Order: sequence, then structure tokens, then C-alpha cells
Amino acid sequence: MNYYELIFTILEAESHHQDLLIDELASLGFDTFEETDLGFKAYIPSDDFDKAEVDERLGYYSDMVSFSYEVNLIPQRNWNEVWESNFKPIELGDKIRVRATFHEAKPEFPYEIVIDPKMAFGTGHHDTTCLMMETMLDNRVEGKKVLDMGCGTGILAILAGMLGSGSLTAIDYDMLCYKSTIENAALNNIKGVHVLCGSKEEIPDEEFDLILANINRNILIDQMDRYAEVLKAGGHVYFSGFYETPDLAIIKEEAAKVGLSYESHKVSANHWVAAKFVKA
Ligand SMILES: C[S@@+](CC[C@H](N)C(=O)[O-])C[C@H]1O[C@@H](n2cnc3c(N)ncnc32)[C@H](O)[C@@H]1O
Repeated sequence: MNYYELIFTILEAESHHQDLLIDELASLGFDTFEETDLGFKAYIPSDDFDKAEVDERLGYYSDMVSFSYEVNLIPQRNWNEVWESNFKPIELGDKIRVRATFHEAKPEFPYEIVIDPKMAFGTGHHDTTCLMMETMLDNRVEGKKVLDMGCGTGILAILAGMLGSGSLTAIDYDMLCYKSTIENAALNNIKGVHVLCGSKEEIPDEEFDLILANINRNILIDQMDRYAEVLKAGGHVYFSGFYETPDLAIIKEEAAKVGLSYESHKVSANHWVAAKFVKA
């Protein structure tokens, strides 16, 4: 299959915003991304490329980030090689290691997560995934009934399973992520994960002790009332996928409206946040 390659150049000072563009492109069907010195490259099967749609969707970010891109049509290539050259294992302290199937195992890490990267978000290379995993390590997950909303590769649900969670439900509206979570849960021997493809309406009418939601500010705000509905009194929700300024204050305000009280947060060097809330 032929692919289109889009080569993005991003103003250096704004390069921390490139994840927003990558998320948007992923939702349009771009399935592989490579970092470059000047920005990144994005790839999409030639039949799925619609330049007008790309311009319309990325236009939304033009006030935030200055970028340009050029388009090349490229012949079939070996995508496994691309992934192998891009995906380096991630180590969080001496506890968590995220690696791909093709990396050597390091059993000295108590939580070694194996991800078949494919194209779903959540290889641990994004600040928000790391912040969520750190928040999970710092708190008690053992025995808790967990909902992972926007599960991507399933990385957070898998870590929850490794930390001894009770039942696990993982939801993503992207079919690729849904399949990827099923595959990666099996790869890590995490049994009984209830994986669903869909959005807010798929959240089952059950009570959860812990909700993990690393999506983005607007979707979190949109789904927050439902999270509050299905969270047990005293249960926690960890939110990520937004920046410290101005997003955290907005998230706190919206959370308070549905009875979720802010407890604490962590910030990455690139100003991404993971925040912990409790239902009174
Ligand atoms: C930032 S990624 C997080 C992936 C993974 N949980 C992690 O922490 O690395 C956000 C995920 O949310 C999914 N998503 C976005 N909007 C959604 C929605 N409205 N309902 C369900 N999933 C959604 C995306 O497909 C993507 O996999």
C-alpha cells in the first residue's frame, strides 16, 4: 500500500504543542509518526488522505503553534522497521519499564509492561501517560474496581492489573485502540479486562473505585458528569491530557460542579498535568 508522508516543521519554542497536532492527525487516520530535528513526520495510507480535512482540523491550532508541512507520496515501506527505530523502552524510576515486544526483557523492574506499539496512543513516551503511571504508583490501586477511559494501547489498565486492581474496564472510541488494548492485555497476561469500543455512553451502570482518564480538557469536561455518576463515594479519578495553565483551573471548576474535589496534581517539564480528584 502506498502512503502519504507529511513532513511538519514546527517553531522550536512551540514544539511542546506538537503532541496536539499528532493527536489530531491520529484521529484522522494517520497511523505512524516519527520525530525529526525540526518537528515530525506523519504517515497515512494514500486512500485515507484528505488534505482539506487535515487543513481544517489543524487550522484550529494555528493560534497556538506555528507550523508548516509538505506532502510526499511514498511507496510501500517496512513499518516494523520504522517502529523499531522509533520506539525506545521507557523507564520510570526503578519500578516501571515500558518496552516493545522486540526489546529485551529486564525482569528487575517489578512492573514491566510490554506494548505492541502498532498505532494506538500510549507507549509511555508521552508526558501524560508517565504522569498517570506515577500517580498510580503513588496511590493505592490494589483491590480497586477501575475504569480506564480513553485507554489507547491499554497501558494504564495493564499497569492497574499489575498493581493488583480488582475488576478492570477499558474504553476507547477508536477501534484500533480497542483492539490494541485487548492484544496488549493478553501480551501482559492481564486477564478479564472488559474492553469496550465507544465513548461516554459505553460507561457501564456500575460503581467504580478509581477512574483513569487521560484524554483532553474538552472531552474530560464533557464526560465528567458521567464519571461522577459511576464513581463510588470516596472514590478517586485521575485526569490527564491537559496543561497546568490555563486548563487545571478550568478542570477544577468543572469537577467541583459535579461533586469532585481536587486533591493534588503532578506537572511534567512540558507543563502537562495529572490531577487527582475525590468524590465526597
Ligand atoms: C491521550 S490518549 C491516552 C491513552 C492512554 N490511556 C495513555 O494514558 O497513554 C487518549 C485516548 O483517548 C481516546 N479518546 C479520545 N476521545 C475519546 C472519547 N470521546 N471517548 C473515548 N475515548 C476517547 C483516544 O482514542 C486515545 O486513545
